Amino acid sequence: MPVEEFVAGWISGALGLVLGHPFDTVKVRLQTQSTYRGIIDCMVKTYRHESILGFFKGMSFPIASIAVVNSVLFGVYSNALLALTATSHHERRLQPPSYTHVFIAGCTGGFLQAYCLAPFDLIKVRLQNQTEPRARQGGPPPRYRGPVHCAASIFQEEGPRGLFRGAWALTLRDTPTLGIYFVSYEWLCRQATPGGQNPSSTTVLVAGGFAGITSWVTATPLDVIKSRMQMAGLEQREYQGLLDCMLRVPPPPVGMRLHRRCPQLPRWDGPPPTCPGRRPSGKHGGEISMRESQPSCPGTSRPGRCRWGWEVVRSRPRPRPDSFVNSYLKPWCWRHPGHPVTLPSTCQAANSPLDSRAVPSAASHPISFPTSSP
Ligand SMILES: CN(C)C(=N)NCCC[C@H](N)C(=O)O
Repeated sequence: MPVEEFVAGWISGALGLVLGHPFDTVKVRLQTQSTYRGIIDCMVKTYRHESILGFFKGMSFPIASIAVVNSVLFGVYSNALLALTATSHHERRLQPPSYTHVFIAGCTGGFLQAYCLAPFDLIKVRLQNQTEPRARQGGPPPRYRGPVHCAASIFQEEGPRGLFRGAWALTLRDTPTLGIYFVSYEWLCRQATPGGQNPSSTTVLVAGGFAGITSWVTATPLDVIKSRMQMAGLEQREYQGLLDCMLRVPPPPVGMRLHRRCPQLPRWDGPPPTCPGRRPSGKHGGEISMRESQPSCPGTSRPGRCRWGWEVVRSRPRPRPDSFVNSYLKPWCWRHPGHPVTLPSTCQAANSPLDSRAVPSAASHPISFPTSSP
């Protein structure tokens, strides 16, 4: 590939990224956090708490890597097509390849680019999920200080394989869907272009756009799984694999919404749990996920897999941020939200993506709860 094509691909890819990244951030947050009621709510909250910069978190690594990732994709696609059809790029105008060959070449390109993309995508997703404002005086610093610190922390805490967390889901997402992308693109170009001619710029633009839509519609279910698996290492929530992640019931939404939906849930109006050093509530109140060693959930056949959560629900008028005043805690069972909850006397905190540093490290700081519900 000539240098000019590489640079042109880099610049156009980077431009596309800058325009699309804010939407990507909203998408990633909605896929992995249960704090938001929808797209608009996520946009408003992100803007209010983090300003416009919140939408651009995690963008630098994708910009730096887009040229390499795209040249792997398009380079492998082109070479695979050459191997399958024995026709060069120029000859293909007169002898168009079959859609089967286009699909196989696209899948091959998608498969290999997914492996190059995996570590960059993981870092992007982790940074996009940091909801702390960048410059907040007195507030706790975010978990990761930037992409390099994020990569180094993952490497240290989760090992080199940690950098490829979610890579299988990403590969399964991109292999068939990039095949679909190239087939849709070819089909649209051929419909709009007389035989033997090159497609016009408008055709390329429109066909690229529609091929992108088609491929993303099919890619989205696995994209959700991929993002959740990528966040799992941070949340200390382990999935047993892709299927486990697909079948796991997502945590219910926090705050008033859940209570409105499940008013039969027992409410905790007692004093907040105590944790050495810090109040276990973040700036917005919200959810504190707790794990017990022996959770007891009536009607659960596999009690070990049942997770308990504690929800801080704010009553009106809104209390000061970081305050438990006028709030109450409500226990809920992630898997069985309708079941009565037996209050544990001691729980261990599991960091939640919403408020990952609200509770200091689980192992070192057990949290004590009062034992009876009022
Ligand atoms: C249709 N599909 C699945 C793709 N186009 N895949 C490649 C996308 C890579 C991009 N940086 C992203 O993950 O958003």
